[in-house]
Amino acid sequence: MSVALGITRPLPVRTIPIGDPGDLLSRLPSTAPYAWIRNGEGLAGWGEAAKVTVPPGPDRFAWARQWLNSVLADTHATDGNGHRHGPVAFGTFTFDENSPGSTLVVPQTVLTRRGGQAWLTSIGEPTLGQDVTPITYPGRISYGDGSLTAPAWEGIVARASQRIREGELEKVVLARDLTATAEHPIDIRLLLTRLATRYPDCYTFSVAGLVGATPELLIRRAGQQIESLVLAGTTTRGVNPADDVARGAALFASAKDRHEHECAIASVRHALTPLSATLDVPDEPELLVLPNLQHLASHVTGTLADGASVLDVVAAMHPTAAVGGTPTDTAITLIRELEGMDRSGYAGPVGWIDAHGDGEWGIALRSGIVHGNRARLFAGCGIMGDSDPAAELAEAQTKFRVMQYALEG
Ligand SMILES: C=C(O[C@H]1C=CC=C(C(=O)O)[C@@H]1O)C(=O)O
Repeated sequence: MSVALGITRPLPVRTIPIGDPGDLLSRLPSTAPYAWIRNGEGLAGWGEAAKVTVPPGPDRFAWARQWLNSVLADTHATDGNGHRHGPVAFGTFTFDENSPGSTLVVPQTVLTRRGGQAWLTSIGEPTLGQDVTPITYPGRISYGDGSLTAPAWEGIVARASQRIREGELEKVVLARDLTATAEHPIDIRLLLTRLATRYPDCYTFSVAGLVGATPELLIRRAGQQIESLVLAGTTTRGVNPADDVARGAALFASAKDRHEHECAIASVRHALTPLSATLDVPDEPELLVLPNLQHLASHVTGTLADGASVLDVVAAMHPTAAVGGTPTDTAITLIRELEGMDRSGYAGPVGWIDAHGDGEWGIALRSGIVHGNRARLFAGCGIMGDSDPAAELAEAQTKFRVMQYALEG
């Protein structure tokens, strides 16, 4: 199942400091680019030294951890300045543990920029600047419904709200998909460049065909320190500054959105408490203002109690109630029953891990799966007992626009 392309273990890894590489995305080849970028910093990778498809099932994170241990073992190093180096694996896990497609990849070359410094990590010979062809454009894009039409999706929102009012559960996040077909093959680097430019504060990612710009940080681990940005509760941007502020204030005062956010916070607290020596969860959310939307946001920080890797923490947290619901199991059952689609990597964990167990994983929102000249786009909303189906549909449409912009400019 695992492929290590002609490379013996331990991996012959070398990290060297380099001068300013410029825009990390401009170094990517068109084939299988890997990226995790925020505000110009992060990682860009290419080539595949090792790659694996993780078998679906409840043990998938444990399986992934074992695979990573065997591939990344004995390959890490720290330089004299305290920076940790070595190979990294990028990963995408499907939302539903029973869905196929979770993938881990150790790129052959990774360009890292952190704190204004840059490094090149390579397994075998470095390939900086090779195979970098000009970005190509996809031409006209046409859209189609995915598993459900818009009215049918409003119908399942109404049914879910009803089930919540009847007491079966407290919250569920329902998503829908759209298909996009382009005239020409879709160059993932174009999407990444547009996303990173328009949404610099989001995490722009590309892993095994899953591409997007998510505002939601599931977990970052740096040594024993962990942090998470929990999002749930949404409104649009205003048409002018006064309207913007009024909408933000209304979101903050909305009992429905505050409850939706509380569910997400409770799930994160529940998952992190057993793993943490300290955990700081704010009493009140803040407003996160993005170019297209405003969210209720809580920045959670803590210290790990023992040596849990970032993937162990991901395993404990996924799915939070920002993408599943409350209670989790009931919500997942309802999602399977009502959505009529496989979410694939959408709303699943996406990110990277190094040999020290450090890394950053987001929740794959505002994203799509790109293959050739087609893409499948996803967007979802937290549904409560008093949700208005038309308002939830409008919110989902606004969330789709992130990837529609990436495709169309
Ligand atoms: C499920 C999505 O967003 C989640 C994250 C932030 C706000 C959300 C909301 O207000 O519904 C969702 O919980 C999505 O973007 O597809």
